[in-house]
Amino acid sequence: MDLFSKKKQHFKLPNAELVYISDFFSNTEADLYFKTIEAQTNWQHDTIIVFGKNYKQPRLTALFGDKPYSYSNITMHPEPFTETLQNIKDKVENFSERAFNTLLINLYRDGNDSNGWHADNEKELGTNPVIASVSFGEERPFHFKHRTLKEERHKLTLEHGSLLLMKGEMQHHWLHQIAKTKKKIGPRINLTFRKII
Ligand SMILES: O=C(O)CCC(=O)C(=O)O
Ligand SMILES: [Fe+2]
Repeated sequence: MDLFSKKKQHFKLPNAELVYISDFFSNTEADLYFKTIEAQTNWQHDTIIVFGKNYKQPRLTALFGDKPYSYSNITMHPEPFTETLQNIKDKVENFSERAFNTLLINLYRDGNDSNGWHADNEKELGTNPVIASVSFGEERPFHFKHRTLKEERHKLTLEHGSLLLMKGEMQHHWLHQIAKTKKKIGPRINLTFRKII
């Protein structure tokens, strides 16, 4: 069963705090944002190095802001925020009462695309970063598990137009993933707003 079922939920877990708003954007807004971002983004398909071997990332990505961002042995170079992305950022910042300067976008083309277990714990995000994650398009389950408390494993379905805030010590004590699925599903766009210090 999903951990969250109402429109707005605030969850305090051991070493993590999550806020989930299922209808942060209306369906009409979310449809328009999906189409606009899908069409206007200069999608990259990066090669990452894992244990000395080269792999194509199992999704497409793009970076916006004014600072490069490095993870999994790659450095991404940003483009300036478009008007559409700036509008989304403004609304997310207003709600979360946080300022973000970097946006990483993921395009999961179908069920074969994924994002393996990881934490957003790069040094340049600082201690206990707040990460704001907006989803458009196909719903995908977001799995998260505590690094040492083995019974702490949860799933949250990230809906079209939703906002998820990851807060507290989450990036230090928990891992998260978007798993592959054999289901025939459509594309999903995920926006993660971060603050690079
Ligand atoms: O697609 C998602 O919901 C998660 C994305 C993510 O974890 C990341 O880009 O670091
Ligand atoms: Fe992440």
